[in-house]
Amino acid sequence: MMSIIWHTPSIAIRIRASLGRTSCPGLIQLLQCPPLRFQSTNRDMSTLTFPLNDGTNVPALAFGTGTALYNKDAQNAVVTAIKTGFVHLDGAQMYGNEDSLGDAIVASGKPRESLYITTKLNKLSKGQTVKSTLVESLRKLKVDYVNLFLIHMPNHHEVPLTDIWKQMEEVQKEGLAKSIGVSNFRIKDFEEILPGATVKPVVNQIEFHPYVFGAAESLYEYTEKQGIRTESYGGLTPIVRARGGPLDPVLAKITERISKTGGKSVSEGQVLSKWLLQKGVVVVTTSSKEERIKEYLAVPSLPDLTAEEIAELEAAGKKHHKRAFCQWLDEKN
Ligand SMILES: NC(=O)C1=CN([C@@H]2O[C@H](COP(=O)(O)OP(=O)(O)OC[C@H]3O[C@@H](n4cnc5c(N)ncnc54)[C@H](O)[C@@H]3O)[C@@H](O)[C@H]2O)C=CC1
Ligand SMILES: O=CCc1c[nH]c2ccccc12
Repeated sequence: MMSIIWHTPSIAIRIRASLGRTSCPGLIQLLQCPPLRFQSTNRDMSTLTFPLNDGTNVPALAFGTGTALYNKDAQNAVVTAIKTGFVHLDGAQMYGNEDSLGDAIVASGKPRESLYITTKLNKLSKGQTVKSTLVESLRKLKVDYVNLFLIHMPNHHEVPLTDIWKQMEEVQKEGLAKSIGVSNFRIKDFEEILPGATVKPVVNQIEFHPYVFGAAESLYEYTEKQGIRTESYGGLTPIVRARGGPLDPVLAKITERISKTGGKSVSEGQVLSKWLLQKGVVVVTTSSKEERIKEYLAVPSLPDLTAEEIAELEAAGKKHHKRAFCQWLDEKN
């Protein structure tokens, strides 16, 4: 049974939680009362979900089909991920493999409603519509709706961002996407779309780990205040792309403490992912190895990091900056 401890419990959050899925996202947004951060003591790894500002829930662990699977056939890796327990699949038009993601969905034999499928809008050229690209994605994915549709990047379109967001709202209204959100948005990108928006983005998917925390904290706080949840990618960067930094000894110490507390060995990657979950951040990660996939799925059931450990991780992360993707997110807002 999951127990959620809100940092600032509010009636609005409780009303929203009790409403669950609704066909009236506008009502839910009126009730939205940030912050979204919470700690979870969930022991059932497969069902940890976070609420979104439109009344839906997002599975907190997602299996990604970009990076290692970029422009590659993702079917085997995704089937393994689904069979091992992932329900949230993160795709994108840009990854060039939506077709094989769709093949995996079919091959898994899982009912559509048991899966949470995200895809992302690629560069929109003049003459294209959001709907036409999404319809093409749905054809490749072999589903008739996605759970979450994101604008992948704010800054590579030939159509104004405000027009794109309006079109995102329309595809949601038509039921082609249950929820709509964004990725790689800065505060200034939100300031461009929010004044004319009828529907708020539910998430901003960004690179998020301790080595970008100094740069990303204000964006994280801003979106949290807006009721927009952060999804992380590149969360394992400190151990896979930036070894030898100030985080290494802190991670080693926390990993040892959690291994002792829980009575079984945990990895540094699991500790990094646990930090993300405790900040209310959805973790988007990937691997084609079953052992690693199991390791990811076990993160919700690990003992929590203490407040002191979280502070130590963040302080060490702020001593070094490493961004692997989307450098515009380092611009001052
Ligand atoms: N919205 C966006 O612009 C972006 C979204 N993404 C999404 O996020 C997903 C995950 O992104 P990543 O950066 O790959 O995630 P990540 O930072 O979690 O790294 C995953 C990689 O780390 C490796 N790994 C895991 N544990 C390891 C260990 N102990 N030692 C060595 N290697 C280890 C895995 O094999 C895998 O290749 C992508 O597939 C994509 O779906 C990724 C980049 C940009
Ligand atoms: O979604 C990820 C987009 C992205 C940005 N840079 C790279 C490099 C390699 C794979 C994907 C991406």
